[in-house]
Amino acid sequence: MVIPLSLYIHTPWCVQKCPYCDFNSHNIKHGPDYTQYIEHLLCDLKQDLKLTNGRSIHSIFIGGGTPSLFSADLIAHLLKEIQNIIPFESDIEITIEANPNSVEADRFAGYILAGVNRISIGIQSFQAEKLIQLGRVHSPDEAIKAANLAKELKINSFNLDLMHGLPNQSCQDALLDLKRAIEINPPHLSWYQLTIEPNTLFGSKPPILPDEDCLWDIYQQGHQLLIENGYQQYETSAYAKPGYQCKHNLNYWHFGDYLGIGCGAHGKLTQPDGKIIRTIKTRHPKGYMEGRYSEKTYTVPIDEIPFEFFMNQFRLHEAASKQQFIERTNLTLPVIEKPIHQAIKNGYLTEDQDYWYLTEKGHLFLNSLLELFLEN
Ligand SMILES: C[S@@+](CC[C@H](N)C(=O)[O-])C[C@H]1O[C@@H](n2cnc3c(N)ncnc32)[C@H](O)[C@@H]1O
Ligand SMILES: C[S@@+](CC[C@H](N)C(=O)[O-])C[C@H]1O[C@@H](n2cnc3c(N)ncnc32)[C@H](O)[C@@H]1O
Ligand code: SF4
Repeated sequence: MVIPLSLYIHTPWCVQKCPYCDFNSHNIKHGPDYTQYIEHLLCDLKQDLKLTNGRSIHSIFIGGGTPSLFSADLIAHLLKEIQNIIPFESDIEITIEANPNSVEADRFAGYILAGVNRISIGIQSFQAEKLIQLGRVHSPDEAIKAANLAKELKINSFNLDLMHGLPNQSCQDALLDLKRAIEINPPHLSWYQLTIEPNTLFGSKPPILPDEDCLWDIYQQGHQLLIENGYQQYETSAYAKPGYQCKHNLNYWHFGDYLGIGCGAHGKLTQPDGKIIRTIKTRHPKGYMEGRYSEKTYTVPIDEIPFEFFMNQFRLHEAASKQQFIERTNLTLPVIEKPIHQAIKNGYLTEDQDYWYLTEKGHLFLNSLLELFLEN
């Protein structure tokens, strides 16, 4: 069985850093040279090619930062050159993340001509006051226009990113945001609960967030609303209409392989001898643009592989295939007999001949369950 190979491309710039965000992104005021960056991405890819062993690309995710700061011509050039370096599978999914500012939304049609077939728009909220608190540089009107534009362009799929549990947000406000998103009817909706990350402005000056009861009500009622409107939850924060799950994310969570190019991107590449190589690229654009792409490359120790497999797999709301464990880890089932037995005894898992099933208790005590694979 050939392990699917995805490609993640990181673009490290944004118009303005949002106070909650700890993604690797830098303010554009330092005047990035986008054209030069694309050439570095291509060199970076060529250097990783030896790790791919002749496989084609299953999905591409151009993430950020704000990839929609790049013109459609540059994205077209990037995708064309990538295809000259490595072949694409015929039904490849190509996603670009976009901010809803009008200038960037104007580029959507050009991205589609360039080969992009999935656009992921960072809406966050439809309420002006919330967008200001979140330091966003777009208005609710721009958010609605960008989402409707993606819909009119009739691409394979588009996604809206929405956040909930925002500072001073009531349950009613959060549900109103979700209803507005559902009205647009995107095939895919990512609905994230705001987390306060240590290395951010919110981390150093935490805003007042809704209490636990309110967060629980938002989640319960929002989840119900999504289900009633035909969305299926396939990961904690990922909802999709049937057939519209994101192939790129699924490949990560199924412990597939991926190349990671660009600042701070990471990759996972299984080699013919069964070794799993991880790559980490230089985080800062300065070092990266001087041609120092690689920060670290290492082989995942064999005794950490089961933990890594299950950490990804158990994010998904589906049974875990035993056959896939064997194929993706190059290990045998007896290697994990002890932790699996313990997990079943603790009520975290059930199993049949072909699959393991996470129980409700397993969901609640996911960290304890995963720790069992580290003790092995
Ligand atoms: C790389 S960012 C999105 C790209 C794009 N620059 C944007 O902001 O529209 C991916 C998504 O992660 C979510 N996100 C970022 N920081 C978060 C946080 N601290 N808590 C919850 N969700 C977060 C946001 O919904 C964001 O759209
Ligand atoms: C969480 S998803 C964004 C979801 C988005 N809302 C959507 O459905 O389009 C972003 C994808 O990019 C990948 N990714 C983000 N940062 C990365 C990095 N530094 N290196 C490699 N992959 C990364 C994630 O693992 C994931 O598959
Ligand atoms: S949320 Fe998006 S726009 Fe805001 S800093 Fe993070 S990557 Fe940039």
